[in-house]
Amino acid sequence: MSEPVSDRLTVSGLDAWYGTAHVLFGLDLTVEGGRTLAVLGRNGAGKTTLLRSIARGMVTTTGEVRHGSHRLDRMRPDQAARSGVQLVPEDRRILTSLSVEENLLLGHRACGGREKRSVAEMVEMFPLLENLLSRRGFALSGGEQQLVAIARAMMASPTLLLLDEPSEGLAPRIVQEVGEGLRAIKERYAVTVVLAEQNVNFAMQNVDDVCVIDDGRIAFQGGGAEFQARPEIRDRYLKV
Ligand SMILES: Nc1ncnc2c1ncn2[C@@H]1O[C@H](COP(=O)(O)OP(=O)(O)OP(=O)(O)O)[C@@H](O)[C@H]1O
Repeated sequence: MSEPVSDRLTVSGLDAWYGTAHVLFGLDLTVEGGRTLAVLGRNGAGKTTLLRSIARGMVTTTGEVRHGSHRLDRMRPDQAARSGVQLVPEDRRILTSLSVEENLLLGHRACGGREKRSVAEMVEMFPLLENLLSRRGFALSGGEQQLVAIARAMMASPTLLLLDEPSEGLAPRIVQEVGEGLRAIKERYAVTVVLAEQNVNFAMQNVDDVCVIDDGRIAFQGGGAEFQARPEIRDRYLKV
């Protein structure tokens, strides 16, 4: 059974810098609560930086980032995490000396006051985890690491889940498992998802809305069907 719909994410006039390098320019973006948005764009377009700007990590920003009643742009990364924001970074950050189960339980540290999710719930969503629970992080494949990283983020009962290139470098079977897990998450939990992707086909199977970033600016924002109906957007901003 689904939980009630979660809060809207609104980004207004967002600029971002790494030191003196200005990489995002005046981004305005809305994701309605409970929807899934794909952020598409070429290498270096600014997808990761947008996710970091929302989760408050590693980048300096101006402008507003609101999630429900929370002003994320005024928070430190740990505060944003406790408020319900979870970022699964491209490098996944699995702790190699801990078992999969121990990695998953680390997710509880960011629960804030929300209900803790169980390892058993994660296994229901990602069945491949069942036989991996006692395995150490160093013995996981890239795909297995991705499943553990998403499940660990879900252990914190996030209301906003940010995924950075979840299908990158994965075998087709694992890409399928990631997609199925995402759909199970959306059916079961009230969570808004923002997914940065280069794999347009994977994105289109798993999202409601699309935003295309080009050189740090939003080039397109709309529904998945509208994006699919306008191949010129793909040709102009996504082809290499
Ligand atoms: N730590 C950093 N310090 C300085 N510049 C950075 C840093 N991280 C990213 N950049 C620059 O910021 C711009 C946006 O990078 P970002 O990683 O957000 O793009 P991306 O769309 O996620 O690309 P990719 O698909 O290659 O990950 C690029 O020009 C990149 O070189």
